[in-house]
Amino acid sequence: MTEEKYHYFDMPLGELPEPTPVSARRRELARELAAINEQLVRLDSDEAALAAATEQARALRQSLEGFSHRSMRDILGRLIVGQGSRQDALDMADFEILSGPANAMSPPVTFWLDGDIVRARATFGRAFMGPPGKVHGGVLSLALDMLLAKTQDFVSNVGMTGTLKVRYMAPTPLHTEVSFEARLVRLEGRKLFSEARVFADGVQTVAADGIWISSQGDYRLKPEYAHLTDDSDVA
Ligand SMILES: CCCCCCCCCCCCCC(=O)SCCNC(=O)CCNC(=O)[C@H](O)C(C)(C)COP(=O)(O)OP(=O)(O)OC[C@H]1O[C@@H](n2cnc3c(N)ncnc32)[C@H](O)[C@@H]1OP(=O)(O)O
Repeated sequence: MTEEKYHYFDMPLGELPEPTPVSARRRELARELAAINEQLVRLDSDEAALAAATEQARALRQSLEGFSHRSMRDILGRLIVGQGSRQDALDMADFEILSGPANAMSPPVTFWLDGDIVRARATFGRAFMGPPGKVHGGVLSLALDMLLAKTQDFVSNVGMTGTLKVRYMAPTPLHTEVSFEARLVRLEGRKLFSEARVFADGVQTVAADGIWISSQGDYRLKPEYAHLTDDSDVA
């Protein structure tokens, strides 16, 4: 059986194929590291316990430094010409800062498409605190940047964030499931306009809108999303 090949422009942003055994282990390690970081916040332990834990962490870091890194240039090169392996596809999204399960910094935020809506959910712990007991606004902005970027799954191009406007309407609590939703509003040449909302405990806490700029010419809707025209109502 020949291995399935992955093409960069066919990959939904922030979504991942089934993990390879190596990816599953990377995720497992990253989740342990994230849990350690969460545990460390205001940890009320004595100095000796912290010194012992630091030695263990140092030994772990040194053992990992014995390995090199897979080349992003090579991975992207294969994916761009439709010759990416499953491991290549996984390596593109597994380490995304907020959504990658193999990134120890991520909660992680999970993204998916629900018809014409982009959705995400996450529970943010102590390490993501801004105001006491609340999620840092910058973290929510980052999540919204990724969420709105994913409205590019509806079009044939991928671009960069040009403008992101965020309105914080109410504090977003830690340790509570937060849900996100976004929709494509309209396309205008190389510009893609989208908007998003954030909810926690049934209350809208944030509203955002953004403009993405394509580097590959005008944005075009994929045929299966041709109904998302200017006057469509997908809210
Ligand atoms: C789920 C998810 C997650 C996963 C994520 C996966 C990764 C996905 C990738 C996402 C990564 C993660 C996200 C990130 O971190 S992306 C990183 C953050 N963004 C950047 O670094 C972008 C930096 N800026 C630039 O590179 C250039 O300024 C760009 C490319 C944006 C435009 O320079 P360019 O020379 O190409 O454009 P132009 O001057 O010919 O203008 C063309 C048209 O656009 C209009 N315009 C221009 N600028 C802006 C603006 N700022 N807002 C609104 N509109 C703007 C302009 O008026 C004109 O319109 P019109 O006059 O024709 O009507």
